[in-house]
Amino acid sequence: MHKTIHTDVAIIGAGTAGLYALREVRRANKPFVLIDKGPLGTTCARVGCMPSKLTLHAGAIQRLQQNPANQSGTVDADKLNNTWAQLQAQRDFFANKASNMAISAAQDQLLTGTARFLDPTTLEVSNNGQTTLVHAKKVIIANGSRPAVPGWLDPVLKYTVSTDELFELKELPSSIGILGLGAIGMEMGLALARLGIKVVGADLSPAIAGIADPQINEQAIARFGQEMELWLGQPTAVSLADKGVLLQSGNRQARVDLLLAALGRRPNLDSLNLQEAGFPLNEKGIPTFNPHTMQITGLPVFLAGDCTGSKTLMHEASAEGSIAGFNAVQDSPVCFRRMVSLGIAFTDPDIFSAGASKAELDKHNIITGLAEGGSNGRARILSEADSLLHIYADAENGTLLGAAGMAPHAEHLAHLLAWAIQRGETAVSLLQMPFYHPVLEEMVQSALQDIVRQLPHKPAWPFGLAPVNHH
Ligand SMILES: Cc1cc2nc3c(=O)[nH]c(=O)nc-3n(C[C@H](O)[C@H](O)[C@H](O)COP(=O)(O)OP(=O)(O)OC[C@H]3O[C@@H](n4cnc5c(N)ncnc54)[C@H](O)[C@@H]3O)c2cc1C
Ligand SMILES: NC(=O)c1ccc[n+]([C@@H]2O[C@H](COP(=O)([O-])OP(=O)(O)OC[C@H]3O[C@@H](n4cnc5c(N)ncnc54)[C@H](O)[C@@H]3O)[C@@H](O)[C@H]2O)c1
Repeated sequence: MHKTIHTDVAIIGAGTAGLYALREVRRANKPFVLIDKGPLGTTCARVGCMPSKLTLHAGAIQRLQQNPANQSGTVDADKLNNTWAQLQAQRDFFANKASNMAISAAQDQLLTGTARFLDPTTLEVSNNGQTTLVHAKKVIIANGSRPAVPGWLDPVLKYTVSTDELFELKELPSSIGILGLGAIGMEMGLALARLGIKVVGADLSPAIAGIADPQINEQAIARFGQEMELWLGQPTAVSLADKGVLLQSGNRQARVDLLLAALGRRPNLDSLNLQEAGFPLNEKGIPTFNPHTMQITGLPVFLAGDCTGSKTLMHEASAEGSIAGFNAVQDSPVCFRRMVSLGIAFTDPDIFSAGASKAELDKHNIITGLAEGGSNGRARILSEADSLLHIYADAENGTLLGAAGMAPHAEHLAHLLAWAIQRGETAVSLLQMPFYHPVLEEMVQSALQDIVRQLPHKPAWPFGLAPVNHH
């Protein structure tokens, strides 16, 4: 027999997007149900942002402590597994916190089970043979994404993990192959290499970490290729080897104990029975929706987070969850402005992009401002002379459009530049801000000056100055 629930808002997914949506629904005091199949704790805290950054931090400490006399490449397995166990305990703190947040926010409106649509406002939620029917006035789909593990990995599946399993391993291997060198492949590859594990990374693309600017990509490959093998721009074949996997690409080959599939993530929408339930889907199986309201075209249903298949980042999931949750309790949805793009890979030195990428801009209408670490005093002191910054600006008026770079702690430069781009700053206006010395921010100053020098109409006064009565 079915249990039936009637409510105002049903939220599918208690991840980041679902919890931000729930906050808005609770603020409006509307009846709701929060559905999750489990485990609770969010992708970000359990198997995403937090454990990956914890591993990077452990790797950074290990690198600092490395005894230069011990260059044999041998790993102290006990020490490594002890570090790994500590890191997992820290991860559990974050995951438990997120899980408790879901439980305390939803209380007895938390429904454990797997949801699928029968029609756009009716859900069937199954849990161990028990079924609950949920009739909701509005539905928010926030059911996340999962790692892509393509069929051609089947022969080596026994030795393959995704990030869903990696952080649950009891022991780390001595060597690991990483297929896919996007943000996950590069962060985890470098973190594990710094912990003393032999890492072979391979990507079909000639770019690492999704870098769209060829010069920055070249610089990043030269830097990170010193820490892990990078096989780029060619397919890699996998086959079973003695207690592990054989990787082959062109004339290179390597045997590794374990393989990490870091080949991108797929939206979980395919498990929701959307087509049969009458949703309008595009060729990728994603419902057409308005990114400013998060509403699916013509339906009282909203999307939020990784399940949208675009900009699969924590801060986008939280913004989309808030928009979806807010609009689910309005009579008519409000169109919200979206933030400029911001992406940071914590590779140390970090790789970032803010605003439009080079690939998205028309090269005839932009000026690129360049700053090199070799000309920045602080970067040289930090032995980071290979740092590189590009700022892209409108060729006519110097309005900042995008930026990309590799630099130590570039998470901070990335924020400054994303904020400036979103505020509509120009190279001239941003130069009027104070710049200390000697700091990495002087690379921003140099790149901005480089833009101003290339502008068709340059200000008459010195860089960074404007007369008191000038607007
Ligand atoms: C290794 C890694 C590192 C990352 N690092 C960063 C980073 O440094 N910075 C950053 O901004 N982003 C990072 N991300 C991305 C970030 O983690 C995600 O964008 C974010 O967690 C997505 O949140 P979400 O709410 O959309 O999905 P999730 O948190 O995955 O939530 C989805 C929920 O839906 C539930 N669910 C799924 N299907 C159903 C169903 N049919 N019925 C009921 N419940 C269901 C799941 O159980 C889950 O709880 C990283 C991701 C990974 C994998
Ligand atoms: N610091 C961060 O913000 C951070 C860190 C990790 C993950 N993330 C998020 O998680 C998402 C997923 O990360 P990801 O790195 O798995 O995905 P991704 O899409 O960024 O990278 C996947 C990589 O796999 C490569 N690839 C595809 N098919 C291949 C094949 N057959 N052989 C070899 N390589 C192949 C692609 O060229 C690409 O470089 C990211 O898009 C990002 O949004 C963010």
